[in-house]
Amino acid sequence: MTTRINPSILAADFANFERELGRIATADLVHVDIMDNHFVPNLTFGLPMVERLQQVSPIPLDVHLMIDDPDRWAPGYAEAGAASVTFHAEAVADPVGLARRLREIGARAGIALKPGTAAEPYLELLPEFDQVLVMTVEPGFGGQSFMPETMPKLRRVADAVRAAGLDVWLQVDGGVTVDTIGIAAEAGADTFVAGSAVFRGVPEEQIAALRAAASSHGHAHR
Ligand SMILES: O=C(CO)[C@@H](O)[C@H](O)COP(=O)(O)O
Ligand SMILES: [Fe+2]
Repeated sequence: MTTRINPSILAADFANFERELGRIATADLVHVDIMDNHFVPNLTFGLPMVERLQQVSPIPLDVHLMIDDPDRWAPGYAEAGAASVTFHAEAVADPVGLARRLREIGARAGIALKPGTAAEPYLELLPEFDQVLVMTVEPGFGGQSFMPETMPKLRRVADAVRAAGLDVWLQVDGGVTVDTIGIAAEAGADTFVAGSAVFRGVPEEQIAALRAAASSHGHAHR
């Protein structure tokens, strides 16, 4: 199984993003949380910041849009060169249409599900996506506790991906630490977002520890 560790720069030093990106060069992608203070009650940054991060980052960008009206904004992030652009299922009327636009531009298309959002309506759409993000906290803030009650949903998505023979990455985001990452790996996740857990310590060491903890619990079938 491939394990991807995507540190979230939400937990980095906002005054030193270029330096912080250098500290996570051993990670797979850098997770960039875009919040608009409408879809979630918090505000981060937008497209101009991502365009600049794209220019200086040693690793590809994994953009997580926690915004209303992703139809309007998501393609711009793909055009900026983000490797993946993930929008929330709860915020979009035509997820397939938006995913196709993102793929046409050349980005991986992702769909995110809040903890209370069922996966079932989206399972038949899986071929349209490159990744599914199962939120393991309520979106909006870093530093929250992992919600194990989201694992049955992750397992159902993993089963559907496997049954359809698809190469769809399964991502978890929120409260991922060396103590919780194994639970998500065992339930079928292969891509792990971690903010506080990476930046609270020495990022390179934390990334290695998370990778090792995930790999030792990984799903046997994947
Ligand atoms: O999308 C979000 C929060 O809404 C995340 O990407 C957080 O940035 C994860 O932070 P930690 O829970 O790992 O501290
Ligand atoms: Fe995120």
